[in-house]
Amino acid sequence: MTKLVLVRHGQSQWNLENRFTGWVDVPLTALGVREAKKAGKLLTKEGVEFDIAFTSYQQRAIKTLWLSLEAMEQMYIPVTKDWRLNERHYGGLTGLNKQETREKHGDEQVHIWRRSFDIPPPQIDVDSEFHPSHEAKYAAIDPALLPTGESLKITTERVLPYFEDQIMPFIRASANTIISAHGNSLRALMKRLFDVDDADIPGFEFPTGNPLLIELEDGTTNIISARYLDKKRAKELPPVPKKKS
Ligand SMILES: O=C(O)[C@H](O)COP(=O)(O)O
Repeated sequence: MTKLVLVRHGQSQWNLENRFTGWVDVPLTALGVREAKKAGKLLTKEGVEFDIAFTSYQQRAIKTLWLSLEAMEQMYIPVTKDWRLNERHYGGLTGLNKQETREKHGDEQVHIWRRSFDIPPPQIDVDSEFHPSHEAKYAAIDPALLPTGESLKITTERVLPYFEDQIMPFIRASANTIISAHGNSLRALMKRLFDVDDADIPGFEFPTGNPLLIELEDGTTNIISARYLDKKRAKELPPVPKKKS
């Protein structure tokens, strides 16, 4: 049996301030730090020994991974960071307060921007301080690939090829794997692993800093079991799909 853990970063400063965050590199709050450490303690209780870790280019996910691995005394494992595990890019909404945006554009429009599968937010202006081309860490990436406002569908189209090419070879080789990422990049992975329809996937929420432990049949992505380790803060999971073969 192979173990795959998906963990959303602990609470970030802009989760706390209720602002559209996306690619902005905000830090964890004190609560977020506690959630990340607790994630590590919960994983220790389960006795999971990881072989490899993956995370995004964003400090809230990186630090959540570090703090969890530290709590597990497993900081020695290889960690790969890749921008394709970043949060969905929130385009022109980046930095805005979610409640104020509802008051300005209406609940329905904001719900469409946040929870439709394929409707992207307005694109971010190149002059915005939040445009990814202004960040040194993205300088080596082909500018044509850098997102400027993504729907969940577009996010899925960058996360899943990365998952198949770079992560699946390890899972196929039965490596216990932890992926520390973001609400929407993890939704993309949940969609693939649980085989969730386009219309249903936006309805699933990842709680912050709460590891989702998925047990897989060796060499496959057939799910044997899946559960959040912090039961009190667990959210609903999609049904486990039938085994493929
Ligand atoms: O980027 C953000 O603002 C959050 O991490 C996820 O936002 P959402 O809950 O609106 O998808």
